[in-house]
Amino acid sequence: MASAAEEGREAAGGSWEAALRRMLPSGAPLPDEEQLDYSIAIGYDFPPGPRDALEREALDIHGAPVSTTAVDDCAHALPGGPRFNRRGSGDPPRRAQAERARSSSVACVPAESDGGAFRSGPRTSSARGTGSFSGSPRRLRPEGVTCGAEKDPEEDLAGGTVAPASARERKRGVCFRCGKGNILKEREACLVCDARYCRNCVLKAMGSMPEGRKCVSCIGRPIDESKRSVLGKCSKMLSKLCSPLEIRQVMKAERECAANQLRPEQLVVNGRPLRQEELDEVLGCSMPPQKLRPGRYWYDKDSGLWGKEGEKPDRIITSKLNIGGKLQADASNGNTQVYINGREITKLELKVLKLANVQCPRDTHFWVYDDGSYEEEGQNNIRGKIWEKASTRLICSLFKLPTPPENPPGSKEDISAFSVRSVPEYLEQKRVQKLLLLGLEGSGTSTIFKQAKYLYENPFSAEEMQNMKLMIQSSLYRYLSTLLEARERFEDEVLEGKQSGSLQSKIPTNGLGGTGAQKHNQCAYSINQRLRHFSDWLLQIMAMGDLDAFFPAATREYAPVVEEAWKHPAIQETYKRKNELPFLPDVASYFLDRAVEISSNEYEPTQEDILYVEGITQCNGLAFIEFSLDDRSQTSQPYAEKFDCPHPQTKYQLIRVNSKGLNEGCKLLEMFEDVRAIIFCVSLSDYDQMWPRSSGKLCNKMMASKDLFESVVSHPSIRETPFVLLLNKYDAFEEKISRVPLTVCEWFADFSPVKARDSNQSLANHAYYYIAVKFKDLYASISNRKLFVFQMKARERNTVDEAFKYIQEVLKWDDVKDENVYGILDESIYSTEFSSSPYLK
Ligand SMILES: Nc1nc2c(ncn2[C@@H]2O[C@H](COP(=O)(O)OP(=O)(O)OP(=O)(O)O)[C@@H](O)[C@H]2O)c(=O)[nH]1
Ligand SMILES: [Mg+2]
Repeated sequence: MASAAEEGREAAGGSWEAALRRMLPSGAPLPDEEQLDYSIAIGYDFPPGPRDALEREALDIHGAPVSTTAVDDCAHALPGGPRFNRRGSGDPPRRAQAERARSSSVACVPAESDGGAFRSGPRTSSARGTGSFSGSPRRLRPEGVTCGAEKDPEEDLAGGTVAPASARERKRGVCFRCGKGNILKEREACLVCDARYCRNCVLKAMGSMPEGRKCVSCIGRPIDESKRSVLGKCSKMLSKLCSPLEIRQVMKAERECAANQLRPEQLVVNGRPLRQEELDEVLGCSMPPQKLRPGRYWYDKDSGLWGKEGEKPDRIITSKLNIGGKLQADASNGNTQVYINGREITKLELKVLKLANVQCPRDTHFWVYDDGSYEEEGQNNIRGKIWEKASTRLICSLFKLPTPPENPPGSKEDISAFSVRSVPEYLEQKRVQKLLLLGLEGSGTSTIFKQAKYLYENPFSAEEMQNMKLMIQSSLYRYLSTLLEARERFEDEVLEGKQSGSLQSKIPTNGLGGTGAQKHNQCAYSINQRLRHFSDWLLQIMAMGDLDAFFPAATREYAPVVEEAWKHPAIQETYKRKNELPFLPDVASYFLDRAVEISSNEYEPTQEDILYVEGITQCNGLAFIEFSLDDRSQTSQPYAEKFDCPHPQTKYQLIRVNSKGLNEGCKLLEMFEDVRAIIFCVSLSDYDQMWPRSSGKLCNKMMASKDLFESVVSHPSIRETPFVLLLNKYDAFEEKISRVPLTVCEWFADFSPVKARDSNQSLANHAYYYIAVKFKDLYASISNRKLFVFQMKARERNTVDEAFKYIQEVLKWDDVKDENVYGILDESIYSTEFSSSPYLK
């Protein structure tokens, strides 16, 4: 930000305050300096000359690294180079930045110009200055299907977002990320390393907080025990930055995620550290010790008495737990020579026993049971119940000694026992099987996710529907801007061609089509002045990455212009070349055809619209849902019968990772070591599509999918994890294969359609098996596990349901794989399909 702001200052020839003031409504206060993380507004008001120069400097045409910090931040994160390739001297950096941001629903938000999934207030002020077409600066925080569970993985992976260790030694009041200090301002501290962040930095440093308030680099690490008491207690600062829903989710995660729980070795009971299963037992019992902290404890399993080592009893917990070592006589450091279950009791206990009229001379050894009944050792004669009388209970409470609950959980009187009490959440989590859903952009992961939501979870809430509506409405503008940008480029190509072809006639052109030579500067891609203005304005907005700030406020207003532009012959001509536009999805026309309807306030997305729109949320990072497959639809019945489905309680957590979260050598996968299966999605119909690599160079999209597949498969964190490949978009593939030969993709150069005719297979089917085997071979060259392949059409809900049932079976067989039933699964699933394939190995 600093560099951009400085450039802005220079270019504008004035101070940032002056520049900012011009953009804010009169009388509006300037945001405080800490919040000046926003370079955009300053940049936008540049006079044309200097800005162009600046932009030219900042970005090369092919997406080479740019000098502007904000753009840099984003550049490493996205597979595509700048998508608005302006002619000649270079791209405007902001436009490139916006283009990166918009690829697949704005997953990339430059770290320095925005807060990723969480955006804060001052940004709206930047939107106010955006020129004549500006709509209301309504800033809508993208909230998604699993609000708070989603995150922008870019920032997590950026590495630079977390301060180095040395920075953490800075004094109190100093933000560990930006280094700005203000003792009076609230800071949010990492529960692990205590790094403190100001309100501008906290969300950048902590991402979407899957384990609560921890720096991204501290995720997975145990918390600082001194902070255990604040677990799940939200700070004022956070409550101002996040929505209530997000807060609830973050705090829940903070309290309940496995990493924040006590570790067994932190609890020493009767002189021995616990084992994991013992900790599970103690936490999962009907009366666990509340607010358990790390430490040394004693436990009397006969009476259920529990206390800190060397101290009087503290509470009564469930008896007969098999935890820790043997109760020692000196466990509570008593010196009374009166013993309960082998432990020498403390003076206080003795006093209470006496007040309760229990005869206990020296050297008495009692057996006390969990209901309070007691007898002397060896006498086999119950002499009474210690805590029976109300007076005894009162005395105990006066002396802060525990008494058993009158209706202990599990007793007949306690009707709520067990039925209501849930197993601690983190134990529950162990029963949740995580499924990681990945794939290259556009492969269909969002569609699968949304289908799963329809199938197994609750359909979208009103809030989520509203978000979908916004996504669809702003998509209109993204699609149109892609077309307008391409139109400009195509027009230039044609006019430049004309110009070089008629150099002798010396026709003057300026490439912008606005001079006296206008009539010579017309071609099939030319538009009128009015649309040109609109186009410039829209592309500018896109370049600023401010789409969300303008829409949907502006949606209704400009719907007719969008429609006019879309129907314009120049745009239609451009659309004919959609194969050359890697970022124009197939669904563009589906939505643009209905621009006016979609832009209206009354518009309500249909289920089809929701499935067709790209992405899940506007931020479109990480998202998850939980479901179990017991409430199966009819389609899954055959599977259930065939494979005897596992216990209906098995829960699945489907985690969808945006492909951009997988950059930098798939680092994000390290966070998912405990996933039960990797579900990798490939779009079959991508074989003729182009895709920009991180270098900006275009390549075949299937090759890009292959590369991503290879890097995921080779990742050490998931070496032992079952891998399911979903070959998606079979419908589009079927339609395309007769028009476009599979061999256009270099990986499939040896595909022979002749074999399809020989084997009486449809060409599509034949090609499908060929591709499946290609992936299987590739997988086999990296891993010694088996690749499970499933063909699907994610837009058809039943195929998604079947895919999940298939995955369920894969997991089930994986559990018993040593019994060598893999082969059975393989046969049962593949046999009908693969046996007829000439490529079956
Ligand atoms: N024809 C066809 N289109 C599909 C199918 N599955 C998904 N699509 C469409 O493909 C487009 C991209 O799908 P998404 O689900 O958004 O893809 P993604 O993997 O989430 O990609 P990003 O969100 O861009 O990373 C959407 O318009 C979907 O409607 C399919 O089986 N057939
Ligand atoms: Mg998508």
